[in-house]
Amino acid sequence: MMGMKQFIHSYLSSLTFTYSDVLEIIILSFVVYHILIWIRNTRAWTLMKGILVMIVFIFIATLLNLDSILFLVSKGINAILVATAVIFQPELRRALEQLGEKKFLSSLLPFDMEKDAEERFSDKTVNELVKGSFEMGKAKTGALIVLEKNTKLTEYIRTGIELDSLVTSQLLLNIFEHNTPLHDGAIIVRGNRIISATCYLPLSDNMELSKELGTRHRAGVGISEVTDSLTIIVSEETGKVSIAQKGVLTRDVTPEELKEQLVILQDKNVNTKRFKFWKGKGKNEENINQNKENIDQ
Ligand SMILES: Nc1ncnc2c1ncn2[C@@H]1O[C@H](COP(=O)(O)OP(=O)(O)OP(=O)(O)O)[C@@H](O)[C@H]1O
Repeated sequence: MMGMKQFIHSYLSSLTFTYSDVLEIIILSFVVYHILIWIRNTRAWTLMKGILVMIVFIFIATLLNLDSILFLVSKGINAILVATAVIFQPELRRALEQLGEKKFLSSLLPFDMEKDAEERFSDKTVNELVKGSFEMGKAKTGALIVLEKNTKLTEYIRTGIELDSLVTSQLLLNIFEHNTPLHDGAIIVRGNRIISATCYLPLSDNMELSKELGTRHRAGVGISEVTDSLTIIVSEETGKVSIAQKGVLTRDVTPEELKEQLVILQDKNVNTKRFKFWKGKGKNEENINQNKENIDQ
């Protein structure tokens, strides 16, 4: 017991911590934390569970000296790594895009002086989107509305018909009206304007999505897996309104819940935090309070 204590004492006293060690620990903790969050929020979570099963299997094989199996595993590991990179190419691409995003960098730098533009879209657009979505729901008109965030949706915009119109509930109802030229596919909204209609979106292959959901919902989830956009999906069959964000589908939301998500997407909070420090209570803060009141009503 004494020997053990001495060993621990001499080991600890031989450890010398420098500033660079502390810095390394902080950076590595940050990186590992973000990798874990990324795994949790993507299909990589399912892969992770598969890898854990494989690790347990390899451990058992090692204990039982199953040499042939261990030989095959050691030879196949490179192929598995390459296959993983290919399978998770969209998620890896998205993760790298996020690294370069303005918002990610500014979250690391608390005193980012960069002047951001005004909110992403106006309160009027929020209200029109909510009104339009639920009116379409009532009329059982199917709709797919993608709201662009930081990742540009240019490659999906190109698949559709170019528009440049202010978002209004009447226009939404008109576009998605059955048997009209623009009703098929998705519309893409940038700021306060609808910039493209009849866009083709990537379909999600998430096995956990309910089997009763068709391609409209899969397309809505698909685009949210590979970009940071938010999709509003109105079901033609049930009239229910759903939201897809970061690959997660929230079904059958209420107007208040949709509005809450859109207010978050407006991004007023970020601006307020950044400027409040030296500008005091600004216009944005008043807008947030007004929005909260609107939601409460
Ligand atoms: N990849 C895609 N990109 C954009 N829109 C799509 C795509 N796939 C399907 N859609 C749209 O979804 C419509 C078909 O919806 P479908 O009935 O299969 O979906 P659903 O999820 O069951 O929705 P609903 O509840 O409205 O029936 C198509 O007419 C088209 O407008």
